[in-house]
Amino acid sequence: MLYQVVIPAAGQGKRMKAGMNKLLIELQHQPVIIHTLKVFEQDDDCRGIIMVVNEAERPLFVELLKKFGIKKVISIVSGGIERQHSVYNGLQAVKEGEIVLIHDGARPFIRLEKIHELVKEAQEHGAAIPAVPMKDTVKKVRNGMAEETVERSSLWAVQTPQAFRVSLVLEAHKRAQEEGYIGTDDASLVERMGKKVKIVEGDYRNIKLTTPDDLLFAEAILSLKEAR
Ligand SMILES: Nc1ccn([C@@H]2O[C@H](COP(=O)(O)OP(=O)(O)OP(=O)(O)O)[C@@H](O)[C@H]2O)c(=O)n1
Ligand SMILES: C[C@](O)(CO)[C@H](O)COP(=O)(O)O
Repeated sequence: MLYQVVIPAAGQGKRMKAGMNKLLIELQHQPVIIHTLKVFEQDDDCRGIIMVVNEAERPLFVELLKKFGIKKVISIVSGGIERQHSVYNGLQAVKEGEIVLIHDGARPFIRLEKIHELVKEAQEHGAAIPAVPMKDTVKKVRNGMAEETVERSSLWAVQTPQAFRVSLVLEAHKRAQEEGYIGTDDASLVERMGKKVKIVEGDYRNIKLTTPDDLLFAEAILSLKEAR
């Protein structure tokens, strides 16, 4: 099943404390964003990539696409203040088609098999997202004190790519925009419309590079891949 993918890459990377967009940090001589894009570039089922970037970084990203031979990018649109705004802008560039994936540029370790599983589940359910069972205990904290321990067995840590029927996610984003609702992921916008979202078991290695320690884990994952 063919799909298109929106890659939000217009963040500032504040938590990474690198003083630059963390997607431009090099891992094994390749920027993070190129690791991510190459997964979709090599997938015959990927009809096109829509990148969402900071206007100031557009020339830089265009240069990188050329340097690393990324040819499947069909559109580069401007990002917004929040991730959701960036995704919304990216969705406006999606061409006629049934399924669209929304995948953080900061998650370079997504595997093709998982992408295809998510596309298939989205075709059946309308929406499908990867998630992994929480390994730590989670508590609600108020004023630095533990307030409530959340029952862990039903808690999952959600990842991307999040896969949707195009019409469903467009409607969800439009409504959220009209109602001034900001969610931390795209599936939450679909859920708030009362639609079901299928959970697909994810991969603990599909990390989002967010803080400096994540780069250590990323280097280890790449070394393991190389050793194979
Ligand atoms: N306004 C924004 C915010 C985030 N993103 C993208 O959404 C993905 C997930 O966001 P996050 O990990 O939070 O990235 P940043 O917002 O850059 O990180 P921080 O919150 O630490 O600044 C990243 O690929 C990021 O580039 C985006 O396109 N537009
Ligand atoms: C979409 C996401 O990656 C799912 O876990 C996450 O919510 C993004 O959060 P961020 O703060 O925008 O990185």
